[in-house]
Amino acid sequence: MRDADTKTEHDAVSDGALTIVYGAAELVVGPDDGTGVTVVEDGAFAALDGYVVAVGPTEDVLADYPLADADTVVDATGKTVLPGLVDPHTHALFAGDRSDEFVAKLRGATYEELLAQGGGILRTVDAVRRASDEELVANLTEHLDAMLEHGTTTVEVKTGYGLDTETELRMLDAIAAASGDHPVDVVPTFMGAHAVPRGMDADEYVEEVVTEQLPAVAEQGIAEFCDVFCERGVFDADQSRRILDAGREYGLTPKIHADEFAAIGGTDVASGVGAASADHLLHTGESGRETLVEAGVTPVMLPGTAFGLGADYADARAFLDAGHEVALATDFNPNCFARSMGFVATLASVGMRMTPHEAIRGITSAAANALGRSDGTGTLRPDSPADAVVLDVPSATHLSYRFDTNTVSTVLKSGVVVHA
Ligand SMILES: N=CN[C@@H](CCC(=O)O)C(=O)O
Ligand SMILES: [Zn+2]
Repeated sequence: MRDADTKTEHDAVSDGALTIVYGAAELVVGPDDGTGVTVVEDGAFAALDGYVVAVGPTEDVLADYPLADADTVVDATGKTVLPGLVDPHTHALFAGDRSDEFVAKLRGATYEELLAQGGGILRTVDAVRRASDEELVANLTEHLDAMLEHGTTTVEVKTGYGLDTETELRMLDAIAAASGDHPVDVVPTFMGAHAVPRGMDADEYVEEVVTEQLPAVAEQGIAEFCDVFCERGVFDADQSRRILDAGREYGLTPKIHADEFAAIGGTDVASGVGAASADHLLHTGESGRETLVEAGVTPVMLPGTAFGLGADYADARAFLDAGHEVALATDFNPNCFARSMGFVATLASVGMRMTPHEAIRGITSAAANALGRSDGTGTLRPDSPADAVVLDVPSATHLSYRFDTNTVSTVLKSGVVVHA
């Protein structure tokens, strides 16, 4: 962290729009040297033209950036300021309703059984194929609005409910359209390999993904990442590797769903293809952990999924106790109806024994790493994007501690108040 009086490159345009957030009981700046975050008491930050130019004690920041000069002022007295939350794993674009499967699972059906019987993802595929473009955009917009209200300023959204070239491209178009002018930054991921469509076997479908879908997705030019569901009964390690290698050839950075129900080699695939992240990891053991860590793959934990499935949580502590990064995400999808990263922080603490500060790092800077963002997203350091969330709570610990209501009072994106 630089001192409040240290000038940044953005001071060069000092006639731009000045935003000041001040008086925070606690302000989280970014990761500390361990596994937590650095906190400033009575903290403030100033931003010019959407980028942080100063952060530190309120007195120091206001000495350089007087409130009288500001275009936008947020009084955060008694509140807590965090970097804007980053959700690096969602399936937030879908149609239809699978609440009946929630009930079926309560009665003993498993996620894998429902999928094998043509339910689960395949039912959502039917609904998405039937939905109009307008409906898809409206559905995603509604979810982006809810995420923003809960403090998310950057979110990854996957395809994977099309499972044919035409619908996968429609999904990417809908993601681009919904993100359009929306304040939340949306990171699009192509996940044609989310399930094997009815009437095909996995090898046939992998061939289609590689030879037909990926070239079309690359030509369309919207997707940034390529993901695959590497799982028992879905895509095996060789099929997953083939898809992610091919995606890389087309300029898409690999990601992988690994070890959700069984460890079938997804962590080896992740390290071999240089994935940005490996996600789920409910069944990852020590060797899989070491494989990921050595390859620099960010582990993404999705405690909402374990919570919803009634499954054991991932072993976040094993990564953290060895000093490694752990990112967190909602995994928002029809099987995990969770759009609040605050709730994810609570589950990470209660279910995976992550401290509230570790959880905050997981939903900010670590999550930005999982998305390959190295521009300061997920931090409030000088030169970072001025994305911030003001919580109506007296300390950062309260984000995990409180789980009955949404504590977000104000959200800023690029220095502009976008929710209050
Ligand atoms: N497990 C695979 N994909 C999603 C679930 C998608 C769905 O069930 O619709 C996940 O990450 O949890
Ligand atoms: Zn997923």
